[in-house]
Amino acid sequence: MKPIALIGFMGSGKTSIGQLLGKKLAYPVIDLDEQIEKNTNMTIGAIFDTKGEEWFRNKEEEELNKWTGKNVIVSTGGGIISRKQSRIRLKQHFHTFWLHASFEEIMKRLVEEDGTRPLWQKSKEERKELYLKRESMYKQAAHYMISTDGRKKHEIAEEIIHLM
Ligand SMILES: Nc1ncnc2c1ncn2[C@@H]1O[C@H](COP(=O)(O)OP(=O)(O)O)[C@@H](O)[C@H]1O
Ligand SMILES: O=C(O)C1=C[C@@H](OP(=O)(O)O)[C@@H](O)[C@H](O)C1
Repeated sequence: MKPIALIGFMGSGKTSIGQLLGKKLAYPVIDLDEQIEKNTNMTIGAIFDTKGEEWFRNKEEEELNKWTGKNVIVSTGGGIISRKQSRIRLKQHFHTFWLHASFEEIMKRLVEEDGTRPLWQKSKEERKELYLKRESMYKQAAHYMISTDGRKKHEIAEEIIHLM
């Protein structure tokens, strides 16, 4: 079977839903951010500060490639769709679910953000600009879009299982 990939903006629920799906389906869950932190022995924040975003994107792409063809659920980072090659890979080699949340919903969810998401530490205008720029990229990479606003995490996980 192709691996499952969860994509979507920061705060869309990729990590939470990935964990739930892993329990419900008894599949291993791979969180790409966690893998990068483990392999580099650095936090995402430190990577952005000292190495820069491009360096991080290279690591992210390498990680995605590594899990291609494996029987796993992959929770990606919100920017995995930045590179065309990764969008193509997600479309061709994964069952890819786009967890969609409105910008307003994400603002509510990440209101007490702890500073671990460097690209969220920006003005509201810049956050919104990034959000809008990425919408079409998620669409290109995904097989299904799942609306998450106002919905319980269990219900979202069940919908994904149903679609599988
Ligand atoms: N469907 C949902 N309803 C309400 N809150 C949610 C939902 N999905 C995720 N969250 C909350 O939003 C925050 C970010 O979720 P997370 O799973 O870390 O997102 P991501 O991995 O996409 O950045 C967490 O506090 C989480 O509990
Ligand atoms: O949107 C992005 O570019 C990023 C999202 C983060 O993951 P989450 O979507 O899990 O917050 C993390 O990969 C990094 O901070 C960059």
